[in-house]
Amino acid sequence: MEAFITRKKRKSGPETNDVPSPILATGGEDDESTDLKLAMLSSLHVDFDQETLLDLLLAHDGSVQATSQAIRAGHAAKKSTSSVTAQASLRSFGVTATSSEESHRPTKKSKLLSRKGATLHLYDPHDIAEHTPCSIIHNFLPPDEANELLVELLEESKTFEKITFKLFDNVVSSPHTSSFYVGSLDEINAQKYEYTYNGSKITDVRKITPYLDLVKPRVAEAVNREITRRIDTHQAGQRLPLQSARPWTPNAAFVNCYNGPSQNVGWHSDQLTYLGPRAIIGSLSLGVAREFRVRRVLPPDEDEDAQGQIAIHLPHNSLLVMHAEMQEAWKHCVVPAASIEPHPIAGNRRINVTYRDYRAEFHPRHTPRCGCDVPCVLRVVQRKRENFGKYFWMCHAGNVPGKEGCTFFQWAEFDEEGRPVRRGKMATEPGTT
Ligand SMILES: O=C(O)CCC(=O)C(=O)O
Ligand SMILES: [Fe+2]
Repeated sequence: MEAFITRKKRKSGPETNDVPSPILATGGEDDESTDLKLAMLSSLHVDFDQETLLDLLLAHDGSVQATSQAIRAGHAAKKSTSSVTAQASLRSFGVTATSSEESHRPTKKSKLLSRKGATLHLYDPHDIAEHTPCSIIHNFLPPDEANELLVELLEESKTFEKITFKLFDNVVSSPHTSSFYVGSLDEINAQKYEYTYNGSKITDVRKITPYLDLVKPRVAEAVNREITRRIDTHQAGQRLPLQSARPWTPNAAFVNCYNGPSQNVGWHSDQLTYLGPRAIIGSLSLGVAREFRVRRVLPPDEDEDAQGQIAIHLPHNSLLVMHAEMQEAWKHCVVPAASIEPHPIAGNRRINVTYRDYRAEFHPRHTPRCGCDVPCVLRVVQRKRENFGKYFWMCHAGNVPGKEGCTFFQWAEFDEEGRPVRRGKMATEPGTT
């Protein structure tokens, strides 16, 4: 129980960012993580909200199996999940911003708007930029273009599949469906045969669709504008340490489909392995509006109130930019909804496109390979005060159902542009680390 609550133990390496499911998020080897246990329970019991699942998990001494059995046996009552409600801008309440993002966690001086156990709902772009590591552009595309992209992706989503992954010793499915799009046949082959996600190869990689391709430069332009603005307003005119000066250039798109109110994605940070440190992501929402939540990652003993969640309302045709301070220091999720408002084109479905910049320097041939001869995953220490925020490479081969990983671990080093510094043997020299 103690170990569960304080999240102390883990199998190898420091504690780190976790993951619910998708290939685009970090792997599930952090077997002592409460978030992973919650993600797993969420996947198995989509009607239960996270708060209820956490209560139940605590009541069952941190055992996923016992919690799940109790739910199945009908011993647990579910609480209602939150739904979207209208809200005026926080500015009308005279609330001021938290301090700038010079560090990974709130300083003592920061004015904390969210409280442990409570959720602050934000709708206004100005509030979102002030109080989260994101910015949002509403009505991003010309309406017809947004609708055409939505229609195209709804058709695509008919053949999307749930991702099956391993958590602890169980094989579970993500509670939504998705697919992955890149620009050319060569890139499709590279993704299928050279890149590794959660320890294995992926098979469903598709050629970018006409509308995804049409929208891509618009997203690139808007995201680069938002990055410049963010640097001015939140970073005192400076890039963050390790943030690349190179323009953000999307060359891959993950498309998620949430069919109905209960489909969701659990708490996670997006995988940095191929994007590098300080990754920036452009996330376009289409169809049904859903709630996206963010919360800070805190080392143990941090002010409990800083653990509150912030909900960002994502309406049709909105572009959310997850900025450079996000993936290392915050987690995000899409919560199940109590109810949704059907969309005239999409019905109960929400389509989400995350445009990503896969950096050539992070191709698996340039990054460390573990004792299993598999390119490593890049992660960040998130649950230990010691080494908090440090990057490391580790084995993720054990995430594959039926496979054991190795104990490979190596601190990651980067140059000032966030490019990996080559030390020892890399992936082109298999089996020699
Ligand atoms: O659906 C969303 O808005 C977010 C999806 C997400 O977090 C992801 O694809 O990594
Ligand atoms: Fe994500």
